Amino acid sequence: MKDTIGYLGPKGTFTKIAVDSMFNGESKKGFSTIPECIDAVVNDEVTYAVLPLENAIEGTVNITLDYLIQAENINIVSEVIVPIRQHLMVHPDNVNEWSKLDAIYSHSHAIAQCHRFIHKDLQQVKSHSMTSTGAAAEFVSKNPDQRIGAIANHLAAKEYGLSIVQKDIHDFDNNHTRFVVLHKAKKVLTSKNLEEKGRKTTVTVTLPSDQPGALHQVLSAFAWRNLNLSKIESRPMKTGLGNYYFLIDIEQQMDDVLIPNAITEMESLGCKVSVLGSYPYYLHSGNGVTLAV
Ligand SMILES: O=C(O)C(=O)Cc1ccccc1
Repeated sequence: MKDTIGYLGPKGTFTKIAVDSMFNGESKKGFSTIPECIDAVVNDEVTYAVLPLENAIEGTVNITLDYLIQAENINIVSEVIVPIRQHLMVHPDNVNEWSKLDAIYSHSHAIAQCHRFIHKDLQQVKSHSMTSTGAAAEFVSKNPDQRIGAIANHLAAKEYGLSIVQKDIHDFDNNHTRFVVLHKAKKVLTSKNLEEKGRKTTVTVTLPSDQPGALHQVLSAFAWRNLNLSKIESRPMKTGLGNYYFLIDIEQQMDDVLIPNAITEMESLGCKVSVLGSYPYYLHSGNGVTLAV
């Protein structure tokens, strides 16, 4: 049976750009929220789900991480990093009104990536959070009678017939987002389209409670094996203040010795460790302008 790819939709989202760079002929299905998309993989409605995990300016997309941790038997099987360019767009009827907008709509991460621009050029304009930048663009296209704009990418402008009135409004140039490909089976999904940049293994570690130096010992399990870490982040376990787990990215694929032994060492310290995936990562080659759809 043909694979189906679920993604944070509708069409015109950055996630759709990630999907199109990774997959070719498969059927693609947009979901309005990240939890719905993760549920779709859990319930076998789709084979893979592609979701944003981390942005270079705004940090982790918490909802993806939190649902991924809670969903059982869902693995990261691949990752694509996409350059992010944010534009301000309005309905063509409102092009001359763009500096007098009443409100702007976008995904909360996109709004956060454009804070300086909004503060400087759109002071007093209300920002409204939507489920995605694509959903915001669609909403603006359906409400030409309102003086509103969307922050989204150039494909969303094309998809929903909007006019870009301010280009590249993100605050920092080096704006990238990591999109993960999720799947039920533990496997490695390689891309036919993109050049592999390396391999990563992502683990979560829960420390034993009230043990001084536990995090130090966890880090030394990696350090003395010369395992390079590219991310370590603490997230609340949602069981009470002060209870955290750590998400750790190791810059190499799962092997037979080093990572398994580091895990055994952490477990012997009383930590709970689970492997979210060991997978290749890719860099989307385009600069956000030329993309196959
Ligand atoms: O809303 C979108 O287009 C998404 O795919 C989520 C997102 C939002 C902002 C930056 C990167 C991804």
